[in-house]
Amino acid sequence: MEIVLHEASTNTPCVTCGRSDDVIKVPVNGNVNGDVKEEDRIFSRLPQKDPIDITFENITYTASLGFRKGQKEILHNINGRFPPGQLIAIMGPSGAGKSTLLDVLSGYRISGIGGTVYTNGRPRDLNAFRKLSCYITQDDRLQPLLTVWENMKIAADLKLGENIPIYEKEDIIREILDTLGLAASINTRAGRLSGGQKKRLSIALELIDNPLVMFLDEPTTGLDSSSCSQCVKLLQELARQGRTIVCTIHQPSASLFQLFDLVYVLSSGDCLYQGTTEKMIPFLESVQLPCPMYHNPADYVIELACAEYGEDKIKTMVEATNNGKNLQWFDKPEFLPSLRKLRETHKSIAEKSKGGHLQSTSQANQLKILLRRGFLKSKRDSTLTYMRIAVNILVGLLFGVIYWQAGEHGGKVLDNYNLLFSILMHHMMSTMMLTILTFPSEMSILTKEHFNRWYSLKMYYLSITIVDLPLSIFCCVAFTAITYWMTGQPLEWQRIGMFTVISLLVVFVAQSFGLMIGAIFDVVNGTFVGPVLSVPMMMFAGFGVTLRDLPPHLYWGSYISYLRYGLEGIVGAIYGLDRPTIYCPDEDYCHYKYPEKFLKEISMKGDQFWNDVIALVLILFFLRIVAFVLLRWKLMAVR
Ligand SMILES: Nc1ncnc2c1ncn2[C@@H]1O[C@H](COP(=O)(O)OP(=O)(O)OP(=O)(O)O)[C@@H](O)[C@H]1O
Repeated sequence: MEIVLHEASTNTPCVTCGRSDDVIKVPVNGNVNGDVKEEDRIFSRLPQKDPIDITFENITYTASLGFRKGQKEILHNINGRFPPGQLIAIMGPSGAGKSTLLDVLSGYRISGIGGTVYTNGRPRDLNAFRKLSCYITQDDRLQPLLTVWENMKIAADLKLGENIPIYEKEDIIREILDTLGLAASINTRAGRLSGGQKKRLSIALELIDNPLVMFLDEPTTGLDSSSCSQCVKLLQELARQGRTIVCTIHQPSASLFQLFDLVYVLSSGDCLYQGTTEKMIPFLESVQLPCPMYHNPADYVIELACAEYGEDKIKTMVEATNNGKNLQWFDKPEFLPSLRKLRETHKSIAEKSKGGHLQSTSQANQLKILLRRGFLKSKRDSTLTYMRIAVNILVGLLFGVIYWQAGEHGGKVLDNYNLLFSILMHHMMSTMMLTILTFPSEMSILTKEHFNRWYSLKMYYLSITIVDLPLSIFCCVAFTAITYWMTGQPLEWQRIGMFTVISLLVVFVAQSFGLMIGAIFDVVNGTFVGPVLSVPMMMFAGFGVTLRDLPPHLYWGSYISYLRYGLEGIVGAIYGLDRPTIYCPDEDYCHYKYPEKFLKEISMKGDQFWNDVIALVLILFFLRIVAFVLLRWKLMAVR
């Protein structure tokens, strides 16, 4: 795809390429001071025009290798300067520490860090900085079932707040999509976009609130050379508007390399070079390591960083750059303002990003938007929705056929008891496993969106709880209606109500249990841990071993098993409430004709319904709170 320059309708020079749906129109009329012309609409919406200069001194990052395994220092006292209006590439071989440095500078990593990061000459105020910056991860964490427009609309509603009218938000979205060449893909689901389009959508989503600093982890990975240069050209032009744009990059081609303004080369956590792309060759010559003729300087510096020409060369370069302190290879280094000068000339970023909350919109509005997105996703994920309904109906019918009219037959009381336990198993496994299998896939999107301040974790958690309610209730009620009627349980409203309430509570508790496991484990570990932890719950439910026969020192287990309360509750609903003698057709001896006798034998009482409800509700709240705390911990632990 050829990249050409042409005039946009606003007489703004634009960089575009051939294919109509892949056109990137980039206004290039801003300047490095962040002064933006009014006709340049997206960028004229910048809430603050004061650009951000990032300086870092003596940065170390030490990762813990695990219990009693010691620690590993990954970044070693590195220094650097990322001025505004520049497109900066952090380069280096694999494992050099590029992503780690990006994580440290963006504030994504907060533990194990030494040294100081300055923004406009002042030590970085992390919360204020997060409000002015964004982080675009290497993998495109988009909502695959939502279209480009829907993804953008949700992001705009969350990031621009309630005060901006809808038409204005839509204008902003259209303008960004147009600028990024995504206008023709507005109705395409994000999951069906090409790699380059996904990358552009990731950038578009974060551009909505016009961040002054953008961190991108390997934005060109997985793109063909044409998409790579389109993407980098776009970033270059965004930088020209006064933003500070920092990205990690593996090994750029010579043409891609020259699109960057500044390069920061890392090798095993040390800085080998910092300066403009043009001055890298003179720098290499100054340290007696001239770049061979016709060699891509980017390739050569990576070869040097990989110690292909000897370890001593790395040492020489680290010394020459003073581990990033040396700024002589910048363009006009004598004009680079000192930290003190920056402090004097710029407002503190904490002052600029006013307001106490990290998010731009109220919690109630966040919830409303997240619910809208959640219901839309459920509607789009029709396979899963129909499968859940179908499974509940089919299993209900299967139970109905196997235990046909067992509930009203005095000779089949034990069979009916087996049925009641099987119903609980169905509720537990179908909801718990579904949550364990689906929730971890949301984690990566949650991590990105939460870090980029789209919403608070509380509102996200509340929304996923509410979104699943209607379908869970429908499936449970449909299943209950089928099995209850087909298996001949007593058709009394009170018993039906009790049975349904206990079934629903078991479904909700199992879902919370799944959420708790899904919050800390990945799919593989979760699918192992979930069922394994459920086995003791079954043992303590009083089904295989009656509660009376449980060893006294293990009796506590029955108090924490939600299945015990579930079983007691539904057994009480069917055989409690002084149920009269059960009809025994064509049998001489009918052992469980008297429901009370049966209840006594399984050492359960038929009048514990409310106690069981209270116990299940308490367990439900407990598990929901634990799942939330674990989720919060997980989000912080990765940082
Ligand atoms: N939490 C951690 N625990 C242990 N080692 C870590 C941790 N995080 C990073 N490392 C190590 O630090 C080094 C730098 O990792 P980083 O991901 O920053 O490299 P990179 O330059 O981005 O590599 P790549 O280009 O392959 O992504 C690697 O050797 C990695 O194994």
